[in-house]
Order: sequence, then structure tokens, then C-alpha cells
Amino acid sequence: MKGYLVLENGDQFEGNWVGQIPAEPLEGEVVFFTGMTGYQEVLTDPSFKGQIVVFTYPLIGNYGINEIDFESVIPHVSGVIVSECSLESHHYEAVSTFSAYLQKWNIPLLANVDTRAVVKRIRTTGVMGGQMVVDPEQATLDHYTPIEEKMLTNGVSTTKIETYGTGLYHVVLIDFGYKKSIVTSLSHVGCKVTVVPYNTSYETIKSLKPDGIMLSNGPGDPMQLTFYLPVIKKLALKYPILAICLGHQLLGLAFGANTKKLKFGHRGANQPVIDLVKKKVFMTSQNHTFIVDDSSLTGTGFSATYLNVNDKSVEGMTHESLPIISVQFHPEAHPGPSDSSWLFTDFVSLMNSVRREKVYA
Ligand SMILES: NC(=O)CC[C@H](N)C(=O)O
Repeated sequence: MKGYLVLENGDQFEGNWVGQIPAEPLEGEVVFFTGMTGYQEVLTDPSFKGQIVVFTYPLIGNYGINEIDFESVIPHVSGVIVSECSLESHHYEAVSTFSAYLQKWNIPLLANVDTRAVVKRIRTTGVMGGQMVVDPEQATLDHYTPIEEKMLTNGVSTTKIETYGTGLYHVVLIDFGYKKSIVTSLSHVGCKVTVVPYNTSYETIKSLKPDGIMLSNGPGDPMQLTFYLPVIKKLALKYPILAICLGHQLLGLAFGANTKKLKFGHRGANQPVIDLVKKKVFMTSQNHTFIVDDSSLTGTGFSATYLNVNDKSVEGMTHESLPIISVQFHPEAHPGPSDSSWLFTDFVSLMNSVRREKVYA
């Protein structure tokens, strides 16, 4: 049966429903992901909440869904648009097909769409709202609420405090919608991780006696979380910090910088980043539309030490005196290259040096 993606500007793209047919128009911010693989991680990364994801790779679903690559226990994307959808899984670890998984969670999937045309449109016009509909006449985009006005964090953050693993260093991870791989990466470098809700007080975090704080990734506009910026700043003045993606944007805001929206964002597994200190380029996994505005860093104590090679946008920053690692890209990868996984070891070194200072002071 035919279905349509209707963009905010009225453009329509035809496809065929696979599985679930939405009874009501299904709304979301339409973004595109350029990785050749990694669709399972994308579906379950909480940062995609509120978004309709267009996969640019022409064949999606061929290795199915496995038990290993989930980034959270449930999927978070609002809807999925693909060119060709493989209805079979050709991988020995597959436990479900791509389409059956989406159907199980009532997530609409539109296939046989000219995804190249959708992407070209978004690249020209910028990220837009859109609806997946049975009939284009049904589209009601005049009521579309932009993602900047949506509070998405409370729908993805944990409500209880939970500790994972054991280790020499105790990291408190503030959950704005964290990916499971971040906890895995921290455990690999010897950390015990306690995940806390996104609105946990400074006193509660302090009482957990952390060696360091991890500010996680997450969906939406960081400006929705301004109530929490004073806590972030207070933590950053006391503890070593590792901040990833949304966490990095929040850290910038907490120190007085601004964030802004890119035209269509970076979502994929091959985004080149240059480390301006080491003068090295590495490939990174990315998923974001917002960035810290370089021109607003003056006077914050931070400088942009990583840039995206394609558009020179800020991909990470270093503080002049505080032990902080703050990156816009995803060193935990999943999907994508783990070229920057050393950042987790660097974080452990920061925690170690702060501890030594305390012991020997
Ligand atoms: N992966 C993330 O943390 C995404 C951050 C933010 N939601 C953005 O789009 O920029």
C-alpha cells in the first residue's frame, strides 16, 4: 500500500508501507543518516527521539536485528524511511528482521522512497518537520511543533539511580538519553558507572563520591535543559568531566557559550575531525544538529580544539585550567569507527591525576 512523506514545505515523496500503517499522521523532524551499516544502533539511540530518519544507504535491513547492538532497551526513532528494505536477515546472529522489529514497536516504515531526492531537498532547504501519511491530503503540518520547542529528555532519561560493573574509578553518568555503548566503553577502561536521572541534584551526585562525571548524549535542543546548567557548572568546577554530544553542548552553555543549529546536521559514521593540538585527523561517528558556537567561546575559559573538517564547526573543546574532555562526536562509536576511543583512556588519566593531587596535596 502506498504511503507518503510530506515535508513542512509541502514537498511529497511516495513509498510503500512495510508492516505498520499509521492511523494518524506520524510527525517528526526529518533527518538523514549516511552510515552504510548501523541501523540497529540508530533505531535505539535515544538521541533520535522525535525524528523521522531517512537512511541514505540504498539497502537497509539485510543483516537483521541482533541481541548485541541495541543502544537502549527500546527504539526511539519516530519513523523510518528507506530506499530498499530487505525483508530477510542474512546474518547468523539475527533474531528478528528489520521490518518485524519496527512493526513490533509500532514504528512506521516507508520503503521504496527516492531517499536521494529527500536528502537533496533537506540539504538545500535545511532540516524540516515532516509527516508520514497514508494520503498527502491528511498532512497537518501547520500545527508542527519544532524540535526546539519539545522537551524530550524526560521521555528518555532513567528515573532511578543504578550502578553498573566494578572498577578502580567511579563515574557518575548524568543520563540525558545515554547510549549503552558509553557505559561499555567506560567499563572497558576500568570504571564503575552509576547512571543518574537528568535532574539529579549536586548534593546527591556528590554523595555518590564520584571520581569523575560523564554528561551524556541525548535528544533535542540543549536550551530545553537550561534549568540544569548551574548544577553542571558546579560539578565541572569540582570533578573531571567527560561530555559527549548533548553533554558537550550543555557544558558550553553552562560556561556562558551559545549553541546554534546546523542547516542539516551530521549523522553518519565517516565524519572527519581534526585535533588542532595534535594536528591529527580521525574519522568519527556523529549524530547531531546543534553545535557550540565558536564565536561565543571567548571569555568562557574554553577553546575549540577539535573541528569538523567538512564545515569547520566545533567538534570539541578544552578548558584552559579544568580537567575536562568535551566532544561533539561519539568516541564510543556504535555505529562507526572507534578511532577516538582513546578519549576514554584520557578521561581515566584525568581522574587519576586529580586523585593523585588530592592524595599528595
Ligand atoms: N547525539 C546527541 O547527543 C544529539 C545532541 C542534540 N540532540 C543534537 O541534535 O545536536
